[in-house]
Amino acid sequence: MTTETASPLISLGGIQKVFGAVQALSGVDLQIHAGECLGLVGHNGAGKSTLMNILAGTLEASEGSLTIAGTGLGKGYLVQDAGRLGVRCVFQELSLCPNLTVAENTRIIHPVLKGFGWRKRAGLLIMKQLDQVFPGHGVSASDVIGDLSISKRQMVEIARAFTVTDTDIRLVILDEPTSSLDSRVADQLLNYVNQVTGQGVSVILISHLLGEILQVSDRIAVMKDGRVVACRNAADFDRVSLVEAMGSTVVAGAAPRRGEENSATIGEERIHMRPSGQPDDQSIRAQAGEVVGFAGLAGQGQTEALLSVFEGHGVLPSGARGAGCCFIAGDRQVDGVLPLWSIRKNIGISSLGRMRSGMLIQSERELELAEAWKERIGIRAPDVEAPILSLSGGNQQKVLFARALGSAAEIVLMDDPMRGVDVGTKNEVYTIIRQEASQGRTFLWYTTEMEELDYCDRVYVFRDGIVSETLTGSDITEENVLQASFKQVSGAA
Ligand SMILES: Nc1ncnc2c1ncn2[C@@H]1O[C@H](COP(=O)(O)OP(=O)(O)OP(=O)(O)O)[C@@H](O)[C@H]1O
Repeated sequence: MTTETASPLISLGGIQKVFGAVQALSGVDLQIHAGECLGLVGHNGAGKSTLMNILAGTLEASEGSLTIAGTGLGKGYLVQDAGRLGVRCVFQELSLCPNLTVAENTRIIHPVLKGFGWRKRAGLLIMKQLDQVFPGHGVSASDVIGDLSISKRQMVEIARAFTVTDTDIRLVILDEPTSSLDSRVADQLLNYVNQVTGQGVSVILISHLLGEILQVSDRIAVMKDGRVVACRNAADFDRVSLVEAMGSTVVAGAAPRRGEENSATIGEERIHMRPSGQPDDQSIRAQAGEVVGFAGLAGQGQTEALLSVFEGHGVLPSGARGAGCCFIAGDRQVDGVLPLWSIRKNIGISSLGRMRSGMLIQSERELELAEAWKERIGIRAPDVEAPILSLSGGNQQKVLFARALGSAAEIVLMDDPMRGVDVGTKNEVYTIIRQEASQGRTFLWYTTEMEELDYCDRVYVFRDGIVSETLTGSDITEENVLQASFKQVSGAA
């Protein structure tokens, strides 16, 4: 529903935000109407999360005005005020307490759930919401968050944002909510967004998956370098005009797909592994020069298979000849970023062997490596000595790519690594992956994005911890992957 003429629910005017020498926002004007889904897109570091943090009361604007439901909010607007006004935010870096249960995490944002039986009531509240948003979610109220997969954590955090006790919700901000969800679960969320906006709740959806932005938004705002550079009805955009408005110079689909590169580069076998419990003769194989995809619904054993290769299982002697394996984590908060270190040190950590001189690390070599990758992969930062946490989420993810690709590892393991990476950079990374493969590297790539399978020479679809189907060449289609995702392998436990 678009309500251009009605007075807006939320109005942001001339918002500026400065972090030290970085001007993250340079005068943003934006309005959100009741009951609309506003898509918010822009390159990594454009300022989307910073703007949303200001709206959610977790950051204070350096300049500018904010009005919510007719209330003008000045300095001292805090997250508690946002909560009182019905504004909820699901942040990109998930914020649930890992040592508490699903029910206990729900109680944190609902202080009214107190007294005898609060845990049970919090559990019922979140379970009802999970059932509504993600039918068949497989989460229980007593699950400890730290024991859940990243996609289940993301589901809990999203569902929690829509739970209501004493205060109605006016706006839910979803900052890259589908980045760890497989396409089936992502669709469930998009359907739910349609449903709640129909009931008058507004949603701001930030995503680098332009298909879902176009599918669900009423209006789309495009940010570039700290400003909103376009804001129009979604129907006035298509994929190409959105990419152009974002200022991306990379043509989508420019990276060579499988079969387009020289197949003569395929070399010796490096990985040969049978998942434990595999009832038939399928096994995971990867040769030098190959990009091998792992697909299927989220949490079906793909990450575990990558970790087992990382620990050396299935790696043949030829694979271990060089510097072995490196791993690009999708869950960068838990497994990737070294939070107290600079960008330079975060990139250099996997290449220390090559940069050593005697007992010491040559810091100028580390600097050279970091500078070269900052340039090659477009990390937006004033310089490589900046702390990694000063980077936007997508730029942190680029650092993890730089760390792995800048190392000498012959086998690169990627655990749904494109989380939060913008569309221009993704195409650059796809090109780099194919280039590196043609020079003999082996990639094992778990992805929840169907189109990324186009860059794979062979795809193993996972179901219940084993390979349900091996797809090659023209058989790698969305339909075949989906069918195999639900296939029961005969003889499987
Ligand atoms: N705490 C901070 N300290 C210093 N700079 C910061 C901080 N937080 C954000 N920035 C900078 O502000 C700019 C905007 O970052 P922001 O996270 O808002 O971008 P984004 O559009 O959400 O990007 P992404 O798509 O990668 O999530 C970036 O240049 C980032 O490095």
